[in-house]
Amino acid sequence: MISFANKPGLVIYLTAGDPDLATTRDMAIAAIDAGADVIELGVPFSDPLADGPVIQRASERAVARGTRLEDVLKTCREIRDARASAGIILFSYLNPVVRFGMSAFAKAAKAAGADGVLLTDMIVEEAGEYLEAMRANDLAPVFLAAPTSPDERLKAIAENSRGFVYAISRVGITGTQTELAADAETLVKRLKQFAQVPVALGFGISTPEHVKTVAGFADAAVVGSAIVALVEKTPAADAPKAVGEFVRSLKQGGQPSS
Ligand SMILES: O=P(O)(O)OC[C@@H](O)[C@@H](O)c1c[nH]c2ccccc12
Repeated sequence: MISFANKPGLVIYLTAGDPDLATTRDMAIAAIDAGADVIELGVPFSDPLADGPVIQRASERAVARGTRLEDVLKTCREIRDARASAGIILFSYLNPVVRFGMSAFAKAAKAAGADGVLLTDMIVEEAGEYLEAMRANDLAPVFLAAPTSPDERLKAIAENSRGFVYAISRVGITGTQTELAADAETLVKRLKQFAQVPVALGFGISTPEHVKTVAGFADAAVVGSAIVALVEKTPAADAPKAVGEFVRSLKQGGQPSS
C-alpha cells in the first residue's frame, strides 16, 4: 500500500539485479524495516537515458548478469510475500514493457504484488492504453513532472497519477548533489495546486538533512543514486544491513524538529 503517514515520507530506489536478485530482495526488506514507505524496484535497462553514471553502472551490471523483466517480477513477488504492507512501485522504461505487452505486463505486475508502476519515458498525453491497463488491474500509474513543464501539463500529470506524483527537482539526469535544487519547492507547490495525491520529490536527494528539508514542503523524498552507490561499494553479503542502516539514518535524521 502506498502511504506516507509516518513522516518523513521516504521512497527508496533499487536497481533490481544489482548485485544480484536475492540481495535486491533482502535490501528491499531491510529498507522497509528501516522505514522506507515505498520501494521503487528498477528494471535494469541497456539504454537508461535519464540516469546518471551511478544508476547506469548498476543497470549495466544487472543486464550483464542477465536480469530480465520476468526475474524482476519474481523478486517483486518475494518482497511482497515477505512484507505485506509496504508500497512497491515497478520502475521501468517503456521499451521492455512494450516488448512484454502492455496488458500482459499490467496483469503480471498485479500478480507480483506491485502497487503501482512508473514508466520513465511514458508521457501522459500518450498514455491512453497504459492508463486503461493500470485501471483494469488496480495499479497506480505514477508520472514524472519536471520544473520545465507548463501548468497545463502539470495538471494532466497530477490528475492522472495515483499513489503519488513524482516531482523531478531539476532538469537533467539522476545523481547525488551536495545542494538541493532551489526551484524544487516551487515545482512541488505548483503540483500541489492540482494534485489530489501526495507529491514526492526526487533527483539529488542523498542525506538526512536533504530529507528533512524536503519533508518541510513535499510529502516524500525519493533517494536513488545515494543508495545505489552504497550498494556498489559494499560486498553483497553486507549490503542489506548497510542499506538498512542508511535508510534508518534518512528516516530518523529527516524527522521534522519540534
Ligand atoms: O538518483 P537520485 O538523484 O537520488 O534520484 C532518484 C532516482 O534515481 C530514481 O527515482 C530514478 C532512477 N531512474 C530514474 C529515471 C528517471 C527518473 C527517476 C529515476
